[in-house]
Amino acid sequence: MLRISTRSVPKTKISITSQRLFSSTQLWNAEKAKHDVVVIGGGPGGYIAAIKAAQLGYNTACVEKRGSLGGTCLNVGCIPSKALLNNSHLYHQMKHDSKQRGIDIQGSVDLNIAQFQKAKDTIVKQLTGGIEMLFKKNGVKYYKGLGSFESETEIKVSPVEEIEGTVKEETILSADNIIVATGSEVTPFPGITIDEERIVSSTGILSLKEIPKKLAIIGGGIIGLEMGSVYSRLGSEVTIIEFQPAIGATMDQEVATATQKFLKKQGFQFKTSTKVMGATRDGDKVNVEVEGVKDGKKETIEADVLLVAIGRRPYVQGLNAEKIGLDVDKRGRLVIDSKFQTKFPHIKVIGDVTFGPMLAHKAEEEGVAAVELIKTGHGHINYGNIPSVMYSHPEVAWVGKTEQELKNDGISYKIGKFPFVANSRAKTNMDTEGFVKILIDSETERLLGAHIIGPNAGEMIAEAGLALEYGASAEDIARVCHAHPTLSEAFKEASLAAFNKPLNF
Ligand SMILES: Cc1cc2nc3c(=O)[nH]c(=O)nc-3n(C[C@H](O)[C@H](O)[C@H](O)COP(=O)(O)OP(=O)(O)OC[C@H]3O[C@@H](n4cnc5c(N)ncnc54)[C@H](O)[C@@H]3O)c2cc1C
Ligand SMILES: NC(=O)c1ccc[n+]([C@@H]2O[C@H](COP(=O)([O-])OP(=O)(O)OC[C@H]3O[C@@H](n4cnc5c(N)ncnc54)[C@H](O)[C@@H]3O)[C@@H](O)[C@H]2O)c1
Repeated sequence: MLRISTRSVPKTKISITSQRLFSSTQLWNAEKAKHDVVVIGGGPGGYIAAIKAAQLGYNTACVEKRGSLGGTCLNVGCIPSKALLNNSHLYHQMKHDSKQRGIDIQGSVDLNIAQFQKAKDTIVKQLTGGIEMLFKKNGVKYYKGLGSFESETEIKVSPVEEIEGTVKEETILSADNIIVATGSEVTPFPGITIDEERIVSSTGILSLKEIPKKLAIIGGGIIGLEMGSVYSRLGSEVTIIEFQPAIGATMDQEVATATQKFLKKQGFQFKTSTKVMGATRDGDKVNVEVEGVKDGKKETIEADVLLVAIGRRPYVQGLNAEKIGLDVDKRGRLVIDSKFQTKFPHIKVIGDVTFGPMLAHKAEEEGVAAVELIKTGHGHINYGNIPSVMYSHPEVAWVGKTEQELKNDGISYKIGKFPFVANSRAKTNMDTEGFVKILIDSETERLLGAHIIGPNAGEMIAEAGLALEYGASAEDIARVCHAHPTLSEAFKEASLAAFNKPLNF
């Protein structure tokens, strides 16, 4: 076992120890490895924390066991799913939406699934490789291996055979500060075996080799609806099986209803208030047994592929957190206080493995704040202002409070709404589905929440985030000059509608 422990040992002693243990190259490595901060996990939370720590002058290391950086998000999450969403949208438009725009396509528009997948894989490779370059540029030491707690101040890095460039032997790193960012994994459905071929998770669905004629999806959350969108555009008959009476998990209810309506128009079938009793593979088919929550009606749904997307759970396997007694709650999350601290102030936890929404940008913000806390004792995140985006078409995006939350909190509010059908840019684009809905405080007229279904909603929600952060009122937003013709004029008009009258509707 290689032991690199420079924290509490005086400098002169280090080189004596080092000379005894290392060859000349190893000695160079050992002396470089004076880690003020060790980050476990190289996802959006971990890699951003590592870069920020290095930028603030800390000698930083990041331990990642996957073989590539970027975590779930870049390897099997946000990035590959958005590549498939974008290209399936393009394909669908060329096939079904070009004629009315005056574009005649000679011959057929065909899907080359191998190239479709390759395009996605290339983007993933470029972006994950990009992080490795950023590590080099910022001087972050990257250890490819499994990180686990050896003690409160020591992390053991163990080789992972399958990955190229893994550490050659078990290595102990000591650190003044440790940031755990080990992320999350797919929540399994009890009794249903994922084979990533016919019964797939969010990982398997990203790499199907053929388009299923029938795709059944358990879970009408973000993954179910995004991946359902991809395959529906490519020709699959998509059935969403959702336990709750509505889809869209945490969306504003009015928006969730509108979302279900437009997806239905695109061909989705919905079985809400439906319980899955089990699913079995029968050759190239999957039989999904379901039962109505209210009426107990039993049914078998036959599919070529079944996607299980009922959520994600924190991932701490192999971390050996129990060795130092880190607290874990009932849902498997590592317990922290408002400063990301565990019971050991120098061990912080960020991202999916702890509290809060499981979103890449939330993990990133926490990475920065945690490092700033180490440096200055201050670091802040406004958890009331974390945007969510569903990358369907039209997109659905929201930030701040939903109507149901305001009602529950007893806050008096006013609504401003503006439909894209009255927005000139949406008209020119022949893409007018959806609306902007903003919620403001009845008395102060401050923005409380924004909910958008429409083209580019995911980009537009940033304006709402900024307004929310600076405590803007609806009038403040409406008095800002918005370029014409742009989709964001719909946001201005919804703000006008909230306290006065829209001008274009
Ligand atoms: C299909 C899909 C689509 C998604 N789309 C979006 C989206 O569009 N927008 C969005 O905001 N979010 C999206 N998400 C969620 C997003 O991926 C996560 O919220 C985000 O990746 C969390 O970042 P993280 O750093 O906390 O954890 P992760 O990204 O999970 O990274 C943790 C890393 O730690 C490594 N690790 C774990 N344990 C150890 C250990 N002991 N030693 C060394 N390394 C270890 C893992 O290998 C992993 O690479 C999506 C998720 C999925 C599954
Ligand atoms: N665009 C994005 O930001 C994006 C995209 C994909 C994933 N993600 C993140 O990944 C995480 C996981 O996504 P997800 O879609 O798996 O989870 P989710 O929590 O968004 O949705 C899961 C859905 O499954 C339903 N469900 C749970 N148990 C069920 C059961 N037994 N039978 C039928 N339905 C059941 C839930 O009611 C819910 O609607 C989310 O936290 C999400 O934030 C984000």
